[in-house]
Amino acid sequence: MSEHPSEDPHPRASTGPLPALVAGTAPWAGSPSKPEPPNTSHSPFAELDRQAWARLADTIEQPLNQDDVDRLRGIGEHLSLNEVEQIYLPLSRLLSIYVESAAQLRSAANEFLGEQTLRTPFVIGVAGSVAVGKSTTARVLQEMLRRWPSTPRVELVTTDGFLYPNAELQRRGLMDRKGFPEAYDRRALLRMVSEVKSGKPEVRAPWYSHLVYDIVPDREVVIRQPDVLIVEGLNVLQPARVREDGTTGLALSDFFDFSIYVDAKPKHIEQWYVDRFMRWRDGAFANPESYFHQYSFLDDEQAQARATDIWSRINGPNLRANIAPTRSRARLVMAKGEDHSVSRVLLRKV
Ligand SMILES: Nc1ncnc2c1ncn2[C@@H]1O[C@H](COP(=O)(O)OP(=O)(O)OP(=O)(O)O)[C@@H](O)[C@H]1O
Ligand SMILES: CC(C)(CO)[C@@H](O)C(=O)NCCC(=O)O
Repeated sequence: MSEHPSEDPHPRASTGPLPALVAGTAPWAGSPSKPEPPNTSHSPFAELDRQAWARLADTIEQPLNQDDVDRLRGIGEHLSLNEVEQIYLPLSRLLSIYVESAAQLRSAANEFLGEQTLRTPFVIGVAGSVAVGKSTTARVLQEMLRRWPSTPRVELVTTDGFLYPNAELQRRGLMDRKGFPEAYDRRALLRMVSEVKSGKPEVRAPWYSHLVYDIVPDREVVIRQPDVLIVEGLNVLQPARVREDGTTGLALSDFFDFSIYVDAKPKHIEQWYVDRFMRWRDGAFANPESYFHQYSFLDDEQAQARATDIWSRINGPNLRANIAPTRSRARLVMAKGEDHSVSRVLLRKV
């Protein structure tokens, strides 16, 4: 079975062109008659609190119709539509500005060089811990970006598909290291993103099932020259590996045009992991095909203990050692509070 994400089943709402956000008139920039003092902070990030960020939504026409709203509800029953409007709508507009400016840059460079290089996909990396909400963020962004005139075709791939199959992880003694950098076929992942970014007409990626807890051999994702590719995964901002001779190769992020780190306090993320595990125990684990079918028989206390144990042996240490250290490599950081609502957005100045 193969997925055909390039066939867009969700036509865009006909909202017409949307107003651009003009630098200097953004809601956080202060009124023209009383300019804000220049920000003299030497942090590489400009920080916007939720209020300032959410006010940006007022400058953008609401592009969602009822069908869109229903589809977004399907992405996450816990996702609030207020969050979609106040946080993800401005984010999608900011991203569409980056896409448009990349196209302008390419055409100016083409003119200068007398070349006619073709447009290649704009690649966005979405990083963060297990259970922080990367897939939810990536799927909402996919739905929103599809509505901008410059990016009707948006495809999504997760790095889960590049985990080695369980048989190989067992052979390497890595079954308890799922999600750690060494559990992935990093070369294949790099090749996939490099091929998409280079404009290859059709690129295939393997598919991982959370239910079966393994790569599914007869299923794949097919990527056909989208306008935007979103690459979501724990490890997408990891720096390049240093080879034995001391040289470094390419990192996945070398192919990114933009990157987002979804951030939250580790104790909150752990709670979300446990909550999700409890929901899966009551739902997906009941399926006999589920790798964790035996967990569907655990009582509340046992299930809590099991989830906490997995977190403290695998996902927590991976967050500390490999994922959190990549946060400052992101172009934009979304910091979430205990209820998943975004409390701050940090955007790289340089
Ligand atoms: N914005 C949000 N509002 C409310 N709940 C959310 C939001 N984002 C994620 N969640 C919930 O948090 C949990 C983790 O989210 P999600 O599956 O998107 O995380 P993830 O980072 O992709 O995890 P993994 O790496 O394990 O695939 C889910 O139960 C999801 O419903
Ligand atoms: C597949 C990953 C690595 C990332 O989505 C994660 O969901 C996972 O399975 N971590 C290993 C420990 C666990 O079962 O949660």
